[in-house]
Parts: sequence; C-alpha cells; structure tokens
Amino acid sequence: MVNTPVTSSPARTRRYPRKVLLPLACVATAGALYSTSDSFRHHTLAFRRALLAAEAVIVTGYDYKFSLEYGNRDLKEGDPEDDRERRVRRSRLHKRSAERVMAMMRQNGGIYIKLGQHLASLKYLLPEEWTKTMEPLQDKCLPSSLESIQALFLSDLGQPLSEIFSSFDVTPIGVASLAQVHRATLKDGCEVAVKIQHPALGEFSEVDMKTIAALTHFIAYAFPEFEFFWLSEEIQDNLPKELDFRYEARNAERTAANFDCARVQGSSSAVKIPDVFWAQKRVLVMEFMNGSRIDNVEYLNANNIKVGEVSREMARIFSQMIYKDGFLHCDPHPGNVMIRPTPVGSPSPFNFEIILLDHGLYRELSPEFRLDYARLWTAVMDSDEEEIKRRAIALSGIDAYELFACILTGRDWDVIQDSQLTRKVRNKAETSKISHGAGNWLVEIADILARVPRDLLLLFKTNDLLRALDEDLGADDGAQMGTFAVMGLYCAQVIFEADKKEIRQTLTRASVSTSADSSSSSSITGISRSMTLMFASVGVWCRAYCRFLLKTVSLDLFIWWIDQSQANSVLYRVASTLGLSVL
Ligand SMILES: Nc1ncnc2c1ncn2[C@@H]1O[C@H](COP(=O)(O)OP(=O)(O)OP(=O)(O)O)[C@@H](O)[C@H]1O
Repeated sequence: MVNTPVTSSPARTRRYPRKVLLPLACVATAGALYSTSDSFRHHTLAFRRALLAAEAVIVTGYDYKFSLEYGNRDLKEGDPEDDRERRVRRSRLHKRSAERVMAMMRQNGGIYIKLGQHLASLKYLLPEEWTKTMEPLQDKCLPSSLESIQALFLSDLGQPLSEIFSSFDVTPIGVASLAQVHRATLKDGCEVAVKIQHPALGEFSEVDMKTIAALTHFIAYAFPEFEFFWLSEEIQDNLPKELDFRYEARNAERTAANFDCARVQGSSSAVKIPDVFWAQKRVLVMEFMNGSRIDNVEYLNANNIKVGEVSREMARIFSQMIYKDGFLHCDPHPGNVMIRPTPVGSPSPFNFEIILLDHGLYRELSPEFRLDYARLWTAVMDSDEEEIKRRAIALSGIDAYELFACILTGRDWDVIQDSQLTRKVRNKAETSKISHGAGNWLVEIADILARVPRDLLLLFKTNDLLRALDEDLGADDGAQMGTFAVMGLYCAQVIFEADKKEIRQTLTRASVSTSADSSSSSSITGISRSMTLMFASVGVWCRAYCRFLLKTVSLDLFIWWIDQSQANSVLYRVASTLGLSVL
C-alpha cells in the first residue's frame, strides 16, 4: 500500500511522454517520407508558383494604388510642365509593373507565358509599356528535355520514340509556350512534324488556372473600376481545349474541309492546312511543312512573292472563316502562319501557299452574330456614324461607339470619321497615339471589353494580329485598300444572303395569306393586300440584288485592277481613285 504511489508515479511519467511522442514520431516519419515523395515536391512547387504570382500581382497592385493616389501630390493640375512630369511618372510605373509581372511569368513558365503572350497582343487595351515588355514572351521559350519527352511517349502511348519513328530529330524546329515541334520520319517513310506538349505543363496547369482566377478576383477587389474577369474566363474556357491536341486535330480537319468545300464552289484560295496523321491528348503528328514565317520579307522577295497579294489573300482566308464558315482560327500570329512557293499539284491560284498552323484556339460564330458583325464593318468602312452607333448598340449594348470602333479597327477615330480607314495604312504616329490613348482610356476600354460578347473579344484579337502582320509585311496603301475590298465583298455577301432570307419569308407569308384568303373565299381586298405585299417584296428583292451586284462587281473589278496595276503604275493610280470611290 505504502509503495503504491512510488511504483505508480514513474509508470505514469513513462506513459505520458509515450502518448505524445508516439504520434509525434509517426507524424515526423510520415512527414519525412512525404517530403521525399513526388506529392510533396508537387505541392511545394505548386505553392511556390502561386506565391510568386501572388507576390508580383499584389506588389504591382499596391504600386499602382500608391503611385496614382499619393505619387503625384507635388504636381499641380493644369500646369503643362507638371502634366508632362505626370505622364513620365505614369509611363515609368507601367514599365516597372510590366517588367515585374513578366519576370514572374518567365520564372513560372507554362501557362503564364501563354497569358503573357495574350497580354502582348492586347494592343487596343493595354498601355504600350505593357505590350512591348511582354513581346519577347512571344518567341523565346525554353525546350523540354529529350528524357522528359521519351518519358511522355512511354506514359501516354506505351511505346518509345524508336518504335514509332524511323528517325526523330532531337533538336526541335519550334518551341512555343505550350508545346515543341520536332521533325521526324514515320516507319512508312512519311516526313512528319511531331507536336509534343511540354511534359511539365499538365502538372501545374490546374493550380495555375486557379491562381490566375483568384488573382483576377483580387484585381477586381482592389480596382473595382477594372473588369478583368473576361481574361480569366477566357483562359479557364480555352486552355483545357488547347491542352488537348485531339481538339486541335478536329479543328484542323474541319477547316481543311471548309476550304475544300469553297474550292468546289469555285472560290479558290492559297491556304494549306497540314494533314493530321494522328492525335493523342499530348502528341499530334502532322504533315511536315517546308517554308518560312509569313513575315519574312526577304524570303518573299527571294521567291518573287508579292506582299500585296499575300495580305489580300490573308484577308480572303480570314473573311471566309469569319463571314462564310463561322469557324475562326483565333491565334494567327506570324509564328503560326507559314508561306512557301506553290508546290506541284497545289490548287493555289497564286505562286505561293499560306500554311495555317496551330489550330488549338477556334471560335464558332452564329449566323446572327456574323450578320451583325458584317453590318458593323460595312458601316465602319462607309464611315457611317449613325449606323456605327446603331450596330455597336445592337452587338454589345455599348453607347461609346467611337471608342468601340477604335478598338474594332485599331485605328484613331479621326481616321474612321474622315473615311481614311480603307485608304491609308496606320503609320507610327497613329500607332503611338492609340497606345497613349489606351493608357488614358483604360477604365472605359476595360468596361467595353467586359460587356462585349466573348466572340467579339477574340475577333478583336484576330483583327489586331492580322493588322500587325500587314504592318510587318510593309503593306502599302494600295494593299490596304485591297484587303478592305476583299472584306467588303464577304460582308456584302452575308448581308445579301440575310436580305434574301427575309424577303423569302415575307413572300412565303404573303402567299400563305393569299391562299388562306382565297380558300376561305374572303374579300377581294384581302387578296389584293397579299398581292401588294408580294409585289413589294419582289421590289425589295430586286433592289437588294442590284445593290449587292453593284457592290460585288465593282469590288471585284477593283481587285482585278489592283492586280493589273502591279505592272502598270498609270492603271494603279486609276484603280486607286476608283477604289476610293467604291469603298
Ligand atoms: N506541320 C509543321 N511543319 C513544320 N513546322 C511546324 C509544323 N507545325 C509547327 N511547326 C513549327 O513549330 C512552331 C510551334 O508550333 P505551334 O504554333 O503549333 O505550337 P504552339 O505551342 O501551339 O504555339 P503557340 O500556341 O505559342 O502559337 C511553329 O511556329 C512552326 O515553326
């Protein structure tokens, strides 16, 4: 009895630490095991990426808030010197912010590079300091190692490279943000381009997308006047598709079929879509294409390819996609468009073929949208202010039609208003005016972009890329008029088809009511009303047809004259004058 406390006490003290230590030891062992596991590595890296992104965005947000609210307190409003100083400080603020964000994007890689490329293309939205700083992300990407690619083939296809290809060039011919492309030969001797997704991309794409969504919410909270959700929504919607090459294969095949169909209907074009051999989620094997980037002017000159024809043909290809097929390639940057002299057996009517690559990002456009869009562009090309206003409201409910037209065309409002849009290419002074304007109108532009339909957002980007391409090619005023003439033809076609449909419906209604009137042996007035309606519809149809015919024939003639003018400068001047009056 006396010994009880003595014997029981050490037992109790021994039990207490064991109770604590055992679970601790278990946790420590599990932790040690976990820390060497792949899962630990993944979570640490994912956390680090999110942290880097958050740091860059939060610091930038704070910098903007602080600099704009307190940074200019020493400057007086209305003083020209101080205004200049304010502009200089704002420009510096944009530059250092863009550099900070770009450094983070480079460090994180993967879809952050893709996002940076997207930002670089938003010339109508972001200040020049941002778009220029982001530009290098468009061409310099790091290749994935051969070992990681071997591992990807084994995990996704269950076969090593040597089982599938008789030769495989280990040096990639192109390295982009999402994938790299290698030249290879299949066992049957076919030369192919093998597009392989960067193996590390899949691992972090989900967490990266979530981080970007969360940071967009932060921007919306810190700067309620800016609506940037659409950017994050675009990424959430499009990226999963771009990361599955089976979508890309289907898009490529559908586009090739659309152009084949147009050829059968008599509208030949210089477009070439590489044939797809087979596609897996992360590997796409397609026909190998020789040629050069489309903006390589030296290559064009060496092969006697005319810049004017190339830019007109690009306008034709993209107008067909937008207005006729309603199935649009939304990433036509120069790295995705190649050109080569026409090979034997090609259906191209020119001495070149335009090769469209990268069919990952497409948009389906409804017939109603295409019609509204064609009417809007026709109004803009005609400098018809009232109609631009009406169409801008119809398409997006936006009253700020001047700014809307500027975003659509990438041109200054004065140029649109003075009917110079179709006649003069954009020069450096205008580009810089637009970029500065973008800096001053940030809030209004962000508001427009948040409210326009998402299809229109991608069309803005496509327009911008095509315009930039024309500028890189050095297309002159004549080439510019040619591209607008081509677009005018497609717009006229869409509007005419819609008019025809409407008239047909009116005629059907009139004939139905005539037969209903006569079968119920109703009054003569009923029949005569229906007959009047029918005659009126035929009248409207004839007017619409004549208008369409006049427009298309004159535009066709204009394009033909431009072609002749390549050899004859007098004809060129006449063609230009005629073109101005037609357009
Ligand atoms: N069929 C092909 N034949 C020859 N070269 C090709 C072919 N397909 C792609 N390439 C080359 O590989 C590069 C990258 O291809 P692609 O644009 O399809 O990749 P991506 O990852 O989708 O690029 P991004 O999304 O950044 O535009 C192209 O710029 C081109 O140089």
